[in-house]
Amino acid sequence: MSEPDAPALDVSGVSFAYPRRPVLDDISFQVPAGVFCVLLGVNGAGKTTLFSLITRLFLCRAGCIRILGQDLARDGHRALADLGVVFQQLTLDLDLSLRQNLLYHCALHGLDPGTMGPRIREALAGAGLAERAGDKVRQLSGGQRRRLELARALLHGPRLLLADEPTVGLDVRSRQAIIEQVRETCRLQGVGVLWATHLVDEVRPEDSVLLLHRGRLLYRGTARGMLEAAGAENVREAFARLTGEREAA
Ligand SMILES: Nc1ncnc2c1ncn2[C@@H]1O[C@H](COP(=O)(O)OP(=O)(O)OP(=O)(O)O)[C@@H](O)[C@H]1O
Repeated sequence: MSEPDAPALDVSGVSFAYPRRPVLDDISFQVPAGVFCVLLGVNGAGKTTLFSLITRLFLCRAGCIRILGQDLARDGHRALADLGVVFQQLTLDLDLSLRQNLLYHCALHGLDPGTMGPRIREALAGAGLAERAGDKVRQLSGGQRRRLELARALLHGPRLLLADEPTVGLDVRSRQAIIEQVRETCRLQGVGVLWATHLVDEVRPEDSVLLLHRGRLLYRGTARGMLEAAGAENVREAFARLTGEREAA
């Protein structure tokens, strides 16, 4: 059973290696309910590998991952029921309508599609796509597709949302609209969010930040605290000082 007072996500002592390539080194952090946590790292830092462990695409052999107190290794099925995910690559069916894509997701989660009409309408309205319910996903813009994916990821009422660079390739306005949509969900519904990005302008001072670099967590705390720790004026400068690299984007 999930523990209501447990953090949405608890990662403890997790390490991982591909054959002959260590990628994650003793990673520990928590994402409490209702907290927007940015996983900040450049290409190759290990963000997607960490997500693959949390979603159980890969088995976690070193360390422990808990979702709402449920151990992924022992109680994976129930733990994953509390999880919503937006992967880096689009996973919508382009030839189905928006509504059909959402109905399919409900069926995968064991929800009765017959009773899901109101929730689907609400989700589409929240994503600003109410008028497009019957259109094929192929007819949507990149930003609209991403908003639909986020709405779908939240449809079954997860307590933890993982988003792996969901704004890549979008213009600034679409990016801001999507982040706002997620921040609001986090605030209003108490969902814990782990948001992977390499874009420093997606970080706000009040956010929780995990700075992942070459498989190691170099910083864990508030964005404000990261600036103080690095003696930096902004996140870009803090990133550069803490990693020794010139730049995240
Ligand atoms: N299937 C794989 N086999 C071997 N090495 C891999 C595999 N997938 C990723 N890697 C390596 O693991 C490291 C971390 O990759 P990962 O994709 O987790 O990073 P990332 O932070 O998500 O990067 P990006 O922002 O580019 O997606 C990289 O050095 C990458 O080359």
